Amino acid sequence: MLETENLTYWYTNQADYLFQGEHLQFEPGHSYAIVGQSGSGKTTMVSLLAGLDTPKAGTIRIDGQDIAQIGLAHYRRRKVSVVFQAFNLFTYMSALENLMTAMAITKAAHAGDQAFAQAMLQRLGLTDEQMRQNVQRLSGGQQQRVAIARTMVCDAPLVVADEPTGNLDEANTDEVIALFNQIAHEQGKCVIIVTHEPSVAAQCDGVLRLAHRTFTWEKTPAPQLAKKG
Ligand SMILES: Nc1ncnc2c1ncn2[C@@H]1O[C@H](COP(=O)(O)OP(=O)(O)OP(=O)(O)O)[C@@H](O)[C@H]1O
Repeated sequence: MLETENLTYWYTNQADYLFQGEHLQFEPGHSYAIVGQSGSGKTTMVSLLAGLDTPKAGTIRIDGQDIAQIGLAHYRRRKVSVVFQAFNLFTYMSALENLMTAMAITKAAHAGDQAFAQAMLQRLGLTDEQMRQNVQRLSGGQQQRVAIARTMVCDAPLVVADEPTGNLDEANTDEVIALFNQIAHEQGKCVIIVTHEPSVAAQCDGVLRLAHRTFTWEKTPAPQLAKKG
């Protein structure tokens, strides 16, 4: 489980808090959307949860362990997979090489297992030829599927995505969200997605709205969806 206690953040050049004293809990086996107006602090929150930035006050714990004590570099490598709007793949590599590299860097259980990576990309709709060509030759929707496949072949229990459908059309958006839900429901990971799109939020198990410097649950996941482990 991922939880925050008294989480507080402000940017030093800003007069006020972005949020203050937040207690939030995110369970494995669920997908969550974080929504709210532009500039409200959604990206800042997921940057903190992903260990890309440090809070001004408060604690973030994963399975009871303070991520600051785990060490942010170790936490980012082993506990979190991040999916960005701009995909952030290695652009000089193929899809297959991207997955193999991610598994090696994160010391995943399947590191070195090319058949496993191939099977995952196949499952996500890439042909043999597509997975072996430079990723820049793939469409936006295909590149985002590669970025998602990367989170599926790595062992990190937390998947954080910032506007992952921002560059995609409606059909690709629906497919990508369905994949995120599979990651949560079938792999038992905790998936947290920042989105502006109500249709994306509607498909997530939980919805957290940031408004007036406070997070409020609009929808909480049904407990029976949670998987152990
Ligand atoms: N590095 C920074 N330094 C100073 N202020 C920042 C920095 N990054 C963001 N901000 C400010 O903090 C506030 C929250 O930004 P953040 O990007 O977290 O919001 P957001 O809800 O994700 O916005 P959007 O939906 O537009 O992506 C904004 O007012 C933004 O201008």
